[in-house]
Amino acid sequence: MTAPVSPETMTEAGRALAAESARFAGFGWMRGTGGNLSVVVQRDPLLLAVTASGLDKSELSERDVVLVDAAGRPADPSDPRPPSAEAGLHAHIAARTGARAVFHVHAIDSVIAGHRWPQGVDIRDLEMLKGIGHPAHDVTVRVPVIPNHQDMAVEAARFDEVYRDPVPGVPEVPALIVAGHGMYAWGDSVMAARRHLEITEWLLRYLVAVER
Ligand SMILES: CSC[C@@H](O)[C@@H](O)C(=O)COP(=O)(O)O
Ligand SMILES: [Zn+2]
Repeated sequence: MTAPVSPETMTEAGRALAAESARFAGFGWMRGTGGNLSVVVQRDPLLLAVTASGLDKSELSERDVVLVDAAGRPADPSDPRPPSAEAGLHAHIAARTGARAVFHVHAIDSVIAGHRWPQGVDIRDLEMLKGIGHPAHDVTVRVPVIPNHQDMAVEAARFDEVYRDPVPGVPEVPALIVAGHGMYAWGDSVMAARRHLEITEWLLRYLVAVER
């Protein structure tokens, strides 16, 4: 049986994710095997290239991605490697938001923020909010927090409870904190997901430093 996506497409996705992974590992956000990254390689039906499970995320190669379906299950019968244990939440976020890249890291400030504000992290009056598409002033932006769970179907349902679709004049918040675990961010390209991840982490880092 042939894979539903070409090897070239998977290699290109793997190269992009390995570069992002090395970058985030360099920030200390993907210690050891922590964190996982994905890109959408086909929209309908949904297929994603996601980092393989259990690898040291500081030294991935272009081969270290696995094809998964909309439920996060392996979608290439010729590939025996397990996809990320969190592939199901990646796929759900991509399906729900329309994102083309979804990134998950264990940045310590996201874990502290989730511990301190389990109902959601409210942020306002910071210039960096513009980097996630929101006004710098006079609007409170909430980064939602959900409890941690090992079952990604549970996490997907919890995501749906807190996610607010964009409406005219109010963009989505392209990030999520999983309490006691880490954070997700997404976007319509690898660059957008990276920007949303790095800017949200900066906002959380600022908040945990100044709000006690
Ligand atoms: C210290 S790794 C913890 C894992 O359970 C998980 O949270 C994680 O981010 C990495 O899992 P993986 O299956 O390698 O994608
Ligand atoms: Zn994790």
